[in-house]
Amino acid sequence: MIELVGLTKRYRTRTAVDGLTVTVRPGRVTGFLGPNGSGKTTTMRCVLGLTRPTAGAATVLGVPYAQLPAPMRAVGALVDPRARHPGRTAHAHLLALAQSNGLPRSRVDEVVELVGLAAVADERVRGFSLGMGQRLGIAVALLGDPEVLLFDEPVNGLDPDGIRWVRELVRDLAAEGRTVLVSSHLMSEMQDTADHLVVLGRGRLLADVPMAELLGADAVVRVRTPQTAALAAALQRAGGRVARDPDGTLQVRGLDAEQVGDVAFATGVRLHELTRATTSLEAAYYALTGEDVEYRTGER
Ligand SMILES: Nc1ncnc2c1ncn2[C@@H]1O[C@H](COP(=O)(O)OP(=O)(O)OP(=O)(O)O)[C@@H](O)[C@H]1O
Repeated sequence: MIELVGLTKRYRTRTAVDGLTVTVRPGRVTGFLGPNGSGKTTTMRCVLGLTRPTAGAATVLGVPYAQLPAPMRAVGALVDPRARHPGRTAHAHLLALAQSNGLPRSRVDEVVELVGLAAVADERVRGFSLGMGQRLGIAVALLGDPEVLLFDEPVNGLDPDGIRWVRELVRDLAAEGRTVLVSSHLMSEMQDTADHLVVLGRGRLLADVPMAELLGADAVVRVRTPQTAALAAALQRAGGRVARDPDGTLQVRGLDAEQVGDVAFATGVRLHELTRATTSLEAAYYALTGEDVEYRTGER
């Protein structure tokens, strides 16, 4: 569990994180979203004791990071994958970390295998591609077999196979009961990975919601019938909000597809189409963050 209470970080001229209160719970993947500069990395750095909050607190498993008796066994993080010695091999990098953190040597081979770097473990990190570097960063995060994991943009630089691998990994880690916080700019990827979302805008909390709730909030059922007026009236009586497209299709909000079908049946109306139009996370995200983008590209 990660708890943020009134977490605030001010730099000289700007407030990167502004009174953030959130609990990131175990057993599910929590997606961490927000436009560039909204404070995600700063928040993660505060959780990891790398940045000192100006006010408020961040705790991991009930204590500030600095008070964890064996930090690597409690928290694993991929925050800055470039932070490593380029002249070392992947294996040597991991071994040095394992030794300085009292972790068994055997764990190095385990994580190397787990992240798919076995074939290149004895090569120098200097020559690693972005994707290999990400895998090594993930290996570091997993080294202490921690209960809490923070991944900042873990799929950055990965090919589609790598992206799928990260998705399955984070889902497995959460299914094992761990706390998993993942930031990403790839909305479709996040939609497939996260169970819950924490969304920031300009350092403030915009949403702390289950994915299903966010996507369901604006769900639309499309329905087409030759008896448009009769169906629209019946759907409104049943509590639906009904809009009519120029081609006669009805867009219904506030009722699910089953309810729309039942109303049509009860009204004796024939249907030619009944579709549940799912909202994409991307659409829901833009609706949420529209006002809070710090850097906006020019109008086109
Ligand atoms: N060391 C620093 N000194 C001054 N300002 C900083 C520092 N670190 C971050 N900031 C500022 O704080 C704000 C939040 O940055 P942060 O990197 O946490 O955002 P982010 O949500 O992770 O962004 P991105 O999606 O681009 O990675 C930004 O305006 C950034 O310029």
